[in-house]
Amino acid sequence: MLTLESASASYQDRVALSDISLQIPAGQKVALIGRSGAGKSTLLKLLYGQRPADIALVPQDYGLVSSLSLYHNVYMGQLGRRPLWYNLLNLVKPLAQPVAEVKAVLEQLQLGDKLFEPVAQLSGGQQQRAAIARAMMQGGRILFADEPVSSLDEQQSKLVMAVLRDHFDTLVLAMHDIDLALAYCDRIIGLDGGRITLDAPTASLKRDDLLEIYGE
Ligand SMILES: Nc1ncnc2c1ncn2[C@@H]1O[C@H](COP(=O)(O)OP(=O)(O)OP(=O)(O)O)[C@@H](O)[C@H]1O
Repeated sequence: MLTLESASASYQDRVALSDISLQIPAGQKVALIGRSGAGKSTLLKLLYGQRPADIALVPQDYGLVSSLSLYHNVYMGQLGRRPLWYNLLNLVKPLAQPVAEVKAVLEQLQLGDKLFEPVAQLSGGQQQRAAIARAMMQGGRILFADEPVSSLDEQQSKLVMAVLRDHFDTLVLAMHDIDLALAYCDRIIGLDGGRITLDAPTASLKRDDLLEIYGE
């Protein structure tokens, strides 16, 4: 469903990815692992560029509008599914139906009590979950996320990974945490120096081997 064939990527004259051939079928939960600078974000962007209309994306910097409320930021996930007049009305006076929908998503992420707080007043971990909630509101079945739990503690990381696994059919996640990748994904792709150095089902992998090669 998502395919790359001998793909490469560069920034100016710096090669970030070389000779990447990859197929990701629908329904798979994939973790991209590798040390900082290995090429995870670049690979995520390359794959995302193939089907941006079908993929919900959580970028590393979240892409939130800090002056707007949590509600409005999360609602933005469904802007494209509503008519302009509805979006404008809802901006001025939040409407009952989308408020209930946004609240239900936020409650899954333990953020229901922050509904109308400005994003600028949320902690880093709360903002990260806000970006995830916005992606969940998009309504698609595919999520790409760049370090989706990097600002969360262990308990919340597990909660969010479980929510993502249930909510989306297909996941492609750039991850630093090898234990979470092993626990919640069914395929691990390892990157080193812009090349794929590992591509295997999670069940066939040993934690200690991964930590030695890809751990920070
Ligand atoms: N905007 C950019 N301009 C120039 N070089 C870049 C840019 N973004 C990334 N690179 C380079 O491309 C390579 C791969 O970067 P990338 O961000 O994909 O790695 P990563 O594995 O996601 O790292 P991290 O875990 O730190 O986010 C690195 O050598 C990086 O320095």
